[in-house]
Amino acid sequence: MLTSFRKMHGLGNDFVIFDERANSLALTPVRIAALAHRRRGIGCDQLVTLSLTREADVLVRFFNPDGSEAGACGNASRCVASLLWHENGKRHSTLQTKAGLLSAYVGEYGEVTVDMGQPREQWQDVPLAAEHDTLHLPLPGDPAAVSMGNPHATFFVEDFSLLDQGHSLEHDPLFPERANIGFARMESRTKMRLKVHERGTGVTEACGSGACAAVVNAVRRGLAERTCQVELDGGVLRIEWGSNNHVLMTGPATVAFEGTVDLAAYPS
Ligand SMILES: N[C@H](CCC[C@H](N)C(=O)O)C(=O)O
Repeated sequence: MLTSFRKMHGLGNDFVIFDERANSLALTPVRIAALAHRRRGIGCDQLVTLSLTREADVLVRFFNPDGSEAGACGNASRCVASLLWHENGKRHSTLQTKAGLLSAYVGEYGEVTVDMGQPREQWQDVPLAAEHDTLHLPLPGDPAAVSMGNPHATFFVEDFSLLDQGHSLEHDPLFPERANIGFARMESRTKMRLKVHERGTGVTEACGSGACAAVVNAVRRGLAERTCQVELDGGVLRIEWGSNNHVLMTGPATVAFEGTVDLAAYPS
């Protein structure tokens, strides 16, 4: 029996989206990892499921290729909001995620703004393994840390030579839930170049929650204004940390293709 899915991406950060609103697919971490595999499966940076909920227009869950579940995924949130707009013609939608209730809006030219909620700046909320000032972590390179519903550490750098340290930094004992590792070069107070080694995934072409975290950390460090352009390998996001403490992320959402898959062909 074949199951349909959608392949979408946000600036090259790509997703396989399964719609479980009609029926549950009971996807196990093993099957998720197999489906996400670039050669043996469909291939994606994250696998996303949609479910019915009374709390919002849709319940969204995000899974990394290693099978781990993430509380937030900015690029996928934009894709889901765009998918709902194409479905029902409503530009405004609400997404229930592990990180909380997000609201999204599809603009005149199809660009999507997601309110990613408030950053969590306390060490317990990132989380860190012990009490530390999240503005200056006790790691070489002096990163800052914050959670956007998923853990992020941001290194402010002049070049990206540290990128190959991403895997070991992701697994540093300071991060009990691991962490997404961002490397940010400030081009000005309103423009940043960012590369991210994503938790459970590796280096991606873009990371939406990572862009939010990097701007929040840059503002906290006095390096940036509250509205910043973030240039990633896959393209540009607009991030605004508003006076209401909410972080707005604006960028594209692209449908790649729709397909079907025989789930029984994948280990569970
Ligand atoms: N790997 C991340 C989830 C995906 C984040 C990224 N794709 C985004 O757009 O925010 C984590 O484990 O927290």
